[in-house]
Amino acid sequence: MRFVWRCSPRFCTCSCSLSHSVAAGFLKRQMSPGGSSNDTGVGKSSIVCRFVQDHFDHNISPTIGASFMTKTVPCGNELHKFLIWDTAGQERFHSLAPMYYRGSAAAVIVYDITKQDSFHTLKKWVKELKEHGPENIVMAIAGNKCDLSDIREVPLKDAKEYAESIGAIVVETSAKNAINIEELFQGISRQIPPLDPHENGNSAGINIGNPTASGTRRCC
Ligand SMILES: Nc1nc2c(ncn2[C@@H]2O[C@H](COP(=O)(O)OP(=O)(O)OP(=O)(O)O)[C@@H](O)[C@H]2O)c(=O)[nH]1
Repeated sequence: MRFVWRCSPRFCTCSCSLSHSVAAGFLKRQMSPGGSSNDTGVGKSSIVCRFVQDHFDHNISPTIGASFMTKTVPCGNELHKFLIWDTAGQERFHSLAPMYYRGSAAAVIVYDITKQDSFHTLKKWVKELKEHGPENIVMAIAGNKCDLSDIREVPLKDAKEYAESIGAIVVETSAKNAINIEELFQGISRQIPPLDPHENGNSAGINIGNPTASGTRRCC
């Protein structure tokens, strides 16, 4: 299960329309989570929902196919726009995942700290990303539901060791209690190199004075 994001000319147009002002830099990113059978219910949509809307829904529905949301956040002197694909965890949607991670700048691979199986599945996703994903994709591992640490099955130490072995960011999150969600995205943001302005067709930035959050489709 994962989120990915990428630079996309399609989004240059949207982003340019946000601003006529001049500021420092401006990154455009698109991101998507993916999944397989042990991905379902780990909290991918809830993480996106918490990040974009600062909202948590106990009765959130399983994702069908994928949903897309955006959020723009200040980062130093820049505004970073996250374009987020939240893909379904159900096995029947697995084959759609490459559509979302190809050309993406980063992926967030989510497991549930209370389910050892979901940690095994995470490793399969990492393997797939390494074999078929973009060469320099930034990978972040999110051990979600850390509010349930009393019934944890995956020790943080295991996640840290694994993340270190593959050069990924790792953080334990709770979409429910808003723990480490911002930190997760900030960590990813720091690891993605700035876009070449010629690459995205937009040399102007966005005024940092008015960051916005928007969802193109509600996740909850
Ligand atoms: N306790 C706790 N429950 C959570 C957390 N995040 C999500 N949940 C719950 O876990 C269930 C599944 O959450 P989703 O966000 O739909 O999981 P998902 O990985 O997107 O699932 P799919 O769309 O099927 O792939 C829901 O009942 C959420 O309320 C969390 O941080 N803590």
